[in-house]
Order: sequence, then structure tokens, then C-alpha cells
Amino acid sequence: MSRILELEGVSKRFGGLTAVNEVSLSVEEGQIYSLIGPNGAGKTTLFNLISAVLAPTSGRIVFDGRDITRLPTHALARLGIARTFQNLAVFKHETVVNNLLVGLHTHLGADPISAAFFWGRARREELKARERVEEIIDFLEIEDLRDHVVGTLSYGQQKRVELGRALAIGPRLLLLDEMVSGMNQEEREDIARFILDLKEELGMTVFMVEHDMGIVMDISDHVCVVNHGRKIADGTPAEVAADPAVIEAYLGTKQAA
Ligand SMILES: Nc1ncnc2c1ncn2[C@@H]1O[C@H](COP(=O)(O)OP(=O)(O)OP(=O)(O)O)[C@@H](O)[C@H]1O
Repeated sequence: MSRILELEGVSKRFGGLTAVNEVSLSVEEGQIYSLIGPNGAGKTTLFNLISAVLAPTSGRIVFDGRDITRLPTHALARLGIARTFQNLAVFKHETVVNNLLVGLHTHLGADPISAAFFWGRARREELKARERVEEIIDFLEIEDLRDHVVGTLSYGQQKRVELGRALAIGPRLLLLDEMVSGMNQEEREDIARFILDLKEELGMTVFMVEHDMGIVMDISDHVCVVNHGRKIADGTPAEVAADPAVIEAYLGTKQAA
């Protein structure tokens, strides 16, 4: 297995507060890698650094051997990195199919002017896009929802559409931000199964920030634990669960592990 994502001494300061402090980690291709830690530990900040929403104060982020530390978010999509958001990032007045097509067009970058001049190519791309959308609909088992307006769907179904939009770009690395928060148990189990399928059927690498310890322990290959901005442990789910520093971090802040 090769390393697909590496962080080298990454820090982020907000004024006097160091939200992420000299964090180094590496994610192997094809892994499900989870980032956990108590509230305020720096998980979201770290996630935003990896997905280029924030720029690090210092340190380096490398994707597939390439330094991506200062790249803008849209450049990441072209390299094959997709993300979901903690708050739903879907077009609520559009249908499921249209939401997925928008996700894909953002990636293709087909603008109307070039589409007018190269209509043959644009049309081929459009057909390819629709084929890809059909594959995603099939994969996420949302055939019966395809023409529904997204705002009318349940929260869990909307999250599934959001996942579909991230998948539309055919990412090699998928960044999931608290994917199952706000979902009921059945919806959580469905999402956990999809994440496993992404890895097992498509060989995708998944990096996720997750509060649901059941899912983290069940499906992760590797878990990294942060507290007060620093990495305090990383290893298999069983290794981190038995690590005294991790137990202390959770118990010490009265969090349920
Ligand atoms: N834009 C910002 N400006 C100033 N401080 C910030 C900013 N974003 C985060 N912080 C601070 O950085 C620290 C880490 O926050 P972060 O949201 O990354 O933690 P977290 O582990 O994701 O927490 P939670 O589990 O509650 O979502 C916190 O002390 C937070 O208040």
C-alpha cells in the first residue's frame, strides 16, 4: 500500500490560540481513516486544512506525492479529493438527479461558451456525466428518489444525496465531515455500509471526522486521536481504545467514548 495523504508538522493558529499543533499523520491508499477527539480538540480545523478551506500557519500537506498545502479548494477536486460538509450542502429546490449533475459539472468545468463552440465534445461529456450519475444513483440505492426535489426528502436521504455529489467527481480520496450526525440508527448503518463498499468495491480512500464511536470502531482501519490540537495516539481501533492517553482525554473532559 502507498501513502496517499501525508501531513507533516501541520499547525493552525487563530490569534493566540493554537487549534492544531504540529500534527503529522499518514493515510494509506484504500484505508478508512478516522479522526476523533473530544469537543474543541481541533478535528474540524484539521479537516478544513486538508480540504483547503483553511491554510495552515505552518507545516506541509502532501497528496499522492504532491504538495497541496497552498492549493485552492477547487484545485483539490481536480486532483481527486472530494468532501462533504457538516451542514448539508445540497440544492434543496433541485431534484436528486440535478444535484448530482451539478456536482459533476463543477468537476468537469464545462462553461457555456466552450460548450457552444465544441458542442460535440460537450454533448459527449454530458452523456458521460449522465452515465456516471446513474452509477451513483444505483450505488447509493436512491433510484426511487431520483426525480424528487431534495428539500422534500428526509435528512438521512439528503445526506445520501450529498454523499452522491461528492462521489460525482470520482474521487480517490473522500473526506467525510461527521457524516452520520443527526441520523437515526438505520440511516447510520446504511451510511456505514456505503463507506465500506466505497473502500471494498471501488478501492477509495476515506478520511473521516466522526463522533459516532460505534461506526469509528466498526469500520475504520486506522484511527487518529487529537486533543487540545495535538495528536495523542494513532493505530488500529483496538489499539487506540486501549491507549491510556485516549481514555484520559475522553474521561478527563467528561465525554462519552
Ligand atoms: N475560526 C476560528 N477562530 C478562532 N478560533 C477557532 C476558529 N475555529 C476553531 N477555533 C477554535 O479552535 C479550537 C478547535 O476547534 P475545532 O472546531 O477544530 O474542534 P473540534 O475538535 O472540531 O470540535 P467539535 O468536536 O466540537 O466540533 C477550539 O478552541 C475552537 O474554539
